[in-house]
Amino acid sequence: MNPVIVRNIKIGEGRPKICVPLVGATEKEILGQAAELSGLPADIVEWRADWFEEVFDLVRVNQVLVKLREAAGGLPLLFTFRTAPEGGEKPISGDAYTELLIRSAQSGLIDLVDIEYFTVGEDMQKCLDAAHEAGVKVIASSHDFGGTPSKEEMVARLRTMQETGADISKLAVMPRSTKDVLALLDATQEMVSGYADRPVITMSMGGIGLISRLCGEEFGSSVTFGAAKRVSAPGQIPVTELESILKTIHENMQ
Ligand SMILES: O=C1C[C@@](O)(C(=O)O)C[C@@H](O)[C@@H]1O
Repeated sequence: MNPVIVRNIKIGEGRPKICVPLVGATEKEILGQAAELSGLPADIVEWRADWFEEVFDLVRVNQVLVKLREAAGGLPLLFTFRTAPEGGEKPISGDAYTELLIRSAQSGLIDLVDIEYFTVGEDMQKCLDAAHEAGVKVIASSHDFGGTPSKEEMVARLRTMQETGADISKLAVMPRSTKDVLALLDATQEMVSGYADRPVITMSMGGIGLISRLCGEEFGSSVTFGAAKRVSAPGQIPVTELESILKTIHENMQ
């Protein structure tokens, strides 16, 4: 397993890294949330740009990115547009999605970009190449808000995303029962012990899946998302509580 290192944060080694999403609709809200980060135990900042009401104006996106880069200080900045079919705030055309991701990667302002594997389709290689040429790491992602696929399907998705050449593969699924949560943890464990040569991120969402956001160090998920004030997905808990639990697990696993 080769960790991915961004701005001194080693993803894939030690305790899972905490990623805090910014989910404002306006520049003011986004920057307000970013300003609160300094007191929080965040390792990575995610800008969920699909919440931004001006996200289809690429000039405005760049202007916000300039300010966010400054507000994030030394923390790695992850750019994400979560599309509506995968649980995000807005639908977007395929071409606009590809252009937004490539332009953001080429801005020189971000460290990581989230690329939805099933949304980007044939443009995956183009996006990957553009990101890598710009020195940006890629998280290939897949989200199932409707349910939890079989363990075999989840492992297959994670393997396919890794095989595209993405630096990290991420899978978020919605459980209907505790068995679904076990299936996600089992898939994660199998992927990490059998196939992964780079970091994997998984989560089972909602209250039933909360446990999966805490036990990544044991089962193999390298990043967990925690809320500053507002959650970006069901099941996230406040980031300070998250850090305390991760720390307890980390210290007692040794
Ligand atoms: O993909 C993810 C994971 C997530 O959906 C979660 O369940 O924590 C939260 C999103 O902000 C992020 O982009």
